[in-house]
Amino acid sequence: MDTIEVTSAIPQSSDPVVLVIGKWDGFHKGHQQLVDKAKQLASYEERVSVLGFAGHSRPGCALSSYEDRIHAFKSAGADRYYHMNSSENQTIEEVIENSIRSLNIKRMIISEDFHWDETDMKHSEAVEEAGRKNDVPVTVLPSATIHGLTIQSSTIRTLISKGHMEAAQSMLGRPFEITGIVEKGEQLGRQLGFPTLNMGDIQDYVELRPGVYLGIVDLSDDSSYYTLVSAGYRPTVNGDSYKVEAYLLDFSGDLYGRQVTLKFFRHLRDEVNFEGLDALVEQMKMDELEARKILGITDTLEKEKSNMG
Ligand SMILES: Cc1cc2nc3c(=O)[nH]c(=O)nc-3n(C[C@H](O)[C@H](O)[C@H](O)COP(=O)(O)O)c2cc1C
Ligand SMILES: Nc1ncnc2c1ncn2[C@@H]1O[C@H](COP(=O)(O)OP(=O)(O)OP(=O)(O)O)[C@@H](O)[C@H]1O
Repeated sequence: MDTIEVTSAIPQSSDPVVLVIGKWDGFHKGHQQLVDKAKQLASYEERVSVLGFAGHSRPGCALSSYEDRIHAFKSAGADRYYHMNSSENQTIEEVIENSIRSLNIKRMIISEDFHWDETDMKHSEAVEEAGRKNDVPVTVLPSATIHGLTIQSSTIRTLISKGHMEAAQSMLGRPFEITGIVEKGEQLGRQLGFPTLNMGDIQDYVELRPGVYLGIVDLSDDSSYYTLVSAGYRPTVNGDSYKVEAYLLDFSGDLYGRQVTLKFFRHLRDEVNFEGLDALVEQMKMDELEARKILGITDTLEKEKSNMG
């Protein structure tokens, strides 16, 4: 998949394209449907091109990073991504007119609830109108829903900030995940018997409800480990800022500087302000037991050991 960074005008191209328009934060099930529809409607020689925009989600509120989105488009089978870097001061009509002038668009696809800005306007109608004026057919897809709720990035952000990870997962079509680089901390974790990798470079992502989570960590060498995650302010140790740290079950090794992806399955409990470190460690041991019980890891290990002899 090609990625084209657009700073002023979209570079001219005569390749016939089906253009899918959206904001794409989180690449949830509704987003996936749009790209699937484009692939279905594109003829053999038409390329599926995605149009997306920088600067539309506030820092600290995103479901996905720029790299996450590129990865999602690639996996979904898009051929090209146009990333518009300076479209904030344009109207959606201007963006579409400019795209039609620069590209050989055979069809445009957009979701019914596409919002260009914070107003309640249905901007899909503006795209339909621009299509009519320029003889480009527009397919408007109805919003995807789950349990009567429209699947949209803002709802998923709210679910995550309340710790409803299963509901968020049902809308995303996969667990919510963040990717970052392992940073050095104060080396307190290992003294407590619970070394925790500290996730760095995650400031763009939405904050989770402070608490303890069950998840999986994917390491950059393709191995994965179940993990307990603490996301929050760590009141027991007078933490002053939001941090995400993960204690990997049955892992030992050095992860500093590695890129890792953390997937969240379930919120297990809220963060507690313990009287001291002993009480915190006791609770961490119980968290680990609970995690192993949920995952069936103790059973599996016992069986493996007895099989080995
Ligand atoms: C499974 C687990 C549960 C945790 N629960 C709490 C908690 O309830 N309250 C709290 O203040 N910190 C909690 N923490 C965070 C610990 O305070 C932190 O990992 C430890 O102090 C090391 O922190 P450091 O990264 O600041 O050195 C938890 C961490 C883990 C791994
Ligand atoms: N099971 C494990 N889970 C997480 N990290 C582990 C594990 N085993 C070894 N490590 C390594 O130990 C580091 C964490 O150790 P420790 O928590 O003592 O130090 P730290 O990086 O200063 O973090 P913290 O600030 O949380 O104390 C990780 O970054 C990783 O390199």
